[in-house]
Amino acid sequence: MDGVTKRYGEVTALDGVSLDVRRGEFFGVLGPNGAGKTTLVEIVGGMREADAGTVTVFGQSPWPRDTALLARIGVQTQASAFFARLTAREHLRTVAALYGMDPATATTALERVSLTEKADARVDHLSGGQRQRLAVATALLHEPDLIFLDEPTAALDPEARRELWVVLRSLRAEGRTIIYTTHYLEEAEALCDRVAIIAGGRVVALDTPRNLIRSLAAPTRLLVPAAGLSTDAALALAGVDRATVEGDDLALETTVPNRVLPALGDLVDIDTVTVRTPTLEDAYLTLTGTGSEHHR
Ligand SMILES: Nc1ncnc2c1ncn2[C@@H]1O[C@H](COP(=O)(O)OP(=O)(O)OP(=O)(O)O)[C@@H](O)[C@H]1O
Repeated sequence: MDGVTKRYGEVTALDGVSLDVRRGEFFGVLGPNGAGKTTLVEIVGGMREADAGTVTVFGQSPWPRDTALLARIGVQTQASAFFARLTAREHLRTVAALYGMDPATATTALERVSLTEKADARVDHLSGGQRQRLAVATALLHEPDLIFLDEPTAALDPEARRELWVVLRSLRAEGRTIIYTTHYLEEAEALCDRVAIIAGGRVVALDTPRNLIRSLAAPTRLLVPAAGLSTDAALALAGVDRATVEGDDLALETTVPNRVLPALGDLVDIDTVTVRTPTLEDAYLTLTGTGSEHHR
C-alpha cells in the first residue's frame, strides 16, 4: 500500500501509510487504541475504501470487492459475524457452502482451533474466547493465501492463547501470509517476522522485532542483591551507566552486558544476578509515547 489516507469526518485514521507485506510473511501491526490498525486491515481486506493512495493485493485492487480475490483472503475482525442461532459446526458448514467447500472442512477447522468439544453448542452460547476461536476458524476454512487477524487472542486465557499461537505458526509454515494486529507485544515478538508500529495514523517504525529492539539501544538491566554491592562500587565498573536501588536490589543499566557481567562476577556471586534484556515493549513505548514525535 502506498500513501493510503482515510478520514472519518474530522478524524484522520490513516495519514499517508505506505508499506509492503511480503508473500509468506507473518506481519504484525501494533499501535495504541485508535492508532488506525483496524482501518488499515479493513482497507487492505477490501471492506473499506481509502480516501487516497493505492492498495494492491495479489496484483489487484481490493476495492471494489472482487469475488476471485475474496476467495484468496480470510478475515477475522473484532466485528466478525456469525449465524448466531446455529451451532459452531453448522455455522462453519454454512460458511463452507458459501465458498463451495466440502462440509467436512467444518470439522477440520474446529479441530484446528481446539473447539471440537463445542461443535454442537450454539454460537450464541459460546464464551467470548470460544467465539474468538470460531472467528479464526471461519477465516481459515477456505484455505486462503492471505489471512487478516485482528486481535485474535484478545479475549483468550493464557492457555488458549498459546494454543492459538501453535495454530498461527502452522499457518505460517504452510506459506500463508498473515497480517496480524495485537496489543500483546510479547506475542508480536514471538510470532512476527516484521512489525509495523503505527501511532496517530502513521507508520512510526517498521522492522523485525529484533531490529526494533536493537535500534532503540535500550539498556540491559542487571539486578544484583543490594546487600552485596554498593552503588559506588557498581558505578566504578566499566560499562555501567546507572545504578539505582530498587527494593532489595541494585539495578545496573548497561548497553554492554557482556563486558559488565565478568567484572560483576568478581564482586558478587554471579548466580544472584538477574539479567533483564530489553523487549519489544520498551521499543513500543518509546515509539508510541513521546518518542513518536521524533519520527514525524
Ligand atoms: N466508522 C468510523 N467512524 C468514525 N470514526 C471512526 C470509525 N472507525 C474508526 N474511527 C476512528 O478512527 C481512528 C482509528 O480507528 P481504528 O479502529 O482504525 O483504530 P485501532 O488502531 O484499530 O484501535 P483499537 O486498538 O482501539 O482497536 C480512531 O480515532 C477511531 O475513533
